Formats: sequence, C-alpha cells, structure tokens
Amino acid sequence: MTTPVVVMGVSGSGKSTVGRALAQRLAVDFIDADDLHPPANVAKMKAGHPLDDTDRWPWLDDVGRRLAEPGGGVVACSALKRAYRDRLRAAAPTTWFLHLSGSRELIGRRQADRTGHFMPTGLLASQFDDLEPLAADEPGLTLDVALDVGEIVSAALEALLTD
Ligand SMILES: Nc1ncnc2c1ncn2[C@@H]1O[C@H](COP(=O)(O)OP(=O)(O)OP(=O)(O)O)[C@@H](O)[C@H]1O
Ligand SMILES: O=C(O)[C@H](O)[C@@H](O)[C@H](O)[C@H](O)CO
Repeated sequence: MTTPVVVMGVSGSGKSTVGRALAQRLAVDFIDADDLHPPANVAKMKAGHPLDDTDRWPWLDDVGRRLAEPGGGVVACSALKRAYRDRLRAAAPTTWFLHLSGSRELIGRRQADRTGHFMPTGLLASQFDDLEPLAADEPGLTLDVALDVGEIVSAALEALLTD
C-alpha cells in the first residue's frame, strides 16, 4: 500500500484521530502536518490570527516532500483549498484525499471540548471560510464526521483499496 493519503478538513474535524487509526490499519507511517508548521505559523494561530496563503505555501511544500517519500504514509493536513491540494499533488501525484466534513456546530463542540491544543476555537470560522470541499475530479472520498472513527476508517479503507 504505497498510495500517499492526506486526511483533510478544518481544525477539529478529526484529522489526527482518524489519520493515526488509518495509518495503523494500513501499517504505514503517520505524520501530523501540524508538527511541520514553522514556529511563526503556530505563534500566529495561537495569537488568534488565521494563516494566509503566504504562511501556508512553504509549509505545504514541506508536507508535499513528505508525501513524495517512498512507501506512502498517512498525513493529517488541513489542505483547505483546491490550490493547496494541487500543490500537494504536484509533489506527489497519486495522493488520495479523505475529507472529513461536518457541521460547524458539531466540529466546534468537539474542538471546544478537547484540551491541550494550540488552536483557538475562535479560528474555526476562518477555517470554514477557506474550505473548498473535495471536488468530483479529485481522487478521494468525503465522509461525515458524525460517524464513529471506526466507521470512517473502514469506509476509507474500502474506498482506498478499490479505487
Ligand atoms: N468521528 C469522531 N467521533 C467522535 N469524536 C471524534 C471523532 N473524530 C475526532 N473526534 C474528537 O474530536 C476532537 C478533534 O479531533 P482531532 O484533534 O483529531 O481533530 P483535527 O482535525 O486533527 O484537529 P486540528 O487540525 O485542530 O489538529 C478530538 O477530541 C477527537 O477525539
Ligand atoms: O491550514 C491551516 O490553517 C492550519 O493547518 C490549521 O488548520 C491548523 O494547523 C490545524 O488545523 C490545527 O488546529
């Protein structure tokens, strides 16, 4: 299983939780793109300011380099805009995207309930503003975050292995 996988979506949609479980089932490496942000990006978000394209391009290029490494792997990365996903596909053309999609209300509740994360809940609106859902011509799958993590992982595996 060498197809690189990106689990995408707004902050709090479950990318890290689902991505880690999916990587385990596929027996591949898991990378959280949050850990690849330069310190300035994290400081900006912590201070309550959304990232813009200029902040994200170098970070996305770093994510793309990881995706292009042999052996595939699962990466949790917001990849909110089509142009960002195009950039990742330019680095790793066979990348398959799992979009975790859900209501602002449910994701906002989950984001508010978790502890120990740098992302302020006040930035969720800007994440939805930037979000461009996975388009029909983009290889991947969109699933509802209201499903259990296990159901999401099973459905993703089925689609990924038959795609
Ligand atoms: N399908 C699910 N059902 C119930 N709870 C979930 C589900 N997916 C994630 N969660 C919970 O929602 C919260 C947010 O999940 P997680 O931190 O994985 O999101 P994220 O997209 O990686 O966020 P960020 O991008 O901000 O790091 C966590 O507390 C997690 O346990
Ligand atoms: O593109 C972005 O704005 C960022 O990647 C954010 O989405 C956060 O890093 C992440 O979601 C942490 O909560």
